[in-house]
Amino acid sequence: MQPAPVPQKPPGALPVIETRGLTKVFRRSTAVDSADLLVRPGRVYGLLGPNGAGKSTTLKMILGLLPPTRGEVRLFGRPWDRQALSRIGASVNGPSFYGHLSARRNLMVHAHLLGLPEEEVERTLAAVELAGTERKKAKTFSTGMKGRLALAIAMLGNPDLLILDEPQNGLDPEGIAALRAMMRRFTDTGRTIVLSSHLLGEVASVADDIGLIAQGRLRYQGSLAELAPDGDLERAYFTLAGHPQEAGTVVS
Ligand SMILES: Nc1ncnc2c1ncn2[C@@H]1O[C@H](COP(=O)(O)OP(=O)(O)OP(=O)(O)O)[C@@H](O)[C@H]1O
Repeated sequence: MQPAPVPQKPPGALPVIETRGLTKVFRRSTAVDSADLLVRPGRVYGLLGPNGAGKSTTLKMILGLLPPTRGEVRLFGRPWDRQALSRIGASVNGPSFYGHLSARRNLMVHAHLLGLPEEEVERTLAAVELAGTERKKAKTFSTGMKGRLALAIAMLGNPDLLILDEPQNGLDPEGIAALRAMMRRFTDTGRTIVLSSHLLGEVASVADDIGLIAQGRLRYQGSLAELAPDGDLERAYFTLAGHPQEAGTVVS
């Protein structure tokens, strides 16, 4: 794949996430190797890569859940700081909630901690189609319902950035379609989503930009249109993920 000209950043549009040389070494194994990610505002950024490629580790470092071994994370145009996290909703460690509480009660706990009004809970419950599940405890939810609850918790308070690690996991086709629609509504208002996923068709239908990681290294970063001009994301994926030496276009 030929390197393409480096796109210029539009004036005034500071990157939402920018990492420079981001690296994570676990004992002697390098999980993420010098990743320079660039996530632009108002875009859906799909992070792709095989199992163990380093996607979750990257997302966790961006969220401050794991300290980088080396490198830098910038959020909303500034060096990483905890305050920026109040502008981010995330679901990266699998669904995490109080099993003995209903979806509404779970959201109330989070809303209370964030100082949000009760209406925000109702709005979010409706957005993920969990309204009317008041009698069920979260621990008895199906996998898909747990996924919706995790999404609802991430969406509470209208964050500027959503970071979702494999959000389609366990969702039925209706749930996946609803998630797709929700993501479109979310970015229509200028907000940004980063999602990791193994569902290439889903990523192709929602992502504007792609970051493809294999063996800890960013193989491609840029627009989906440029990566797969013929719409065949699977072919582009295997070309890059299957041949680690082949460098893709890296946007900086
Ligand atoms: N806490 C940890 N301690 C040691 N090694 C880890 C730890 N977390 C992740 N790793 C390793 O880092 C590498 C990257 O893992 P990571 O979970 O980031 O991959 P992934 O791309 O998210 O994979 P998947 O698609 O399977 O979720 C893997 O080799 C994994 O075993």
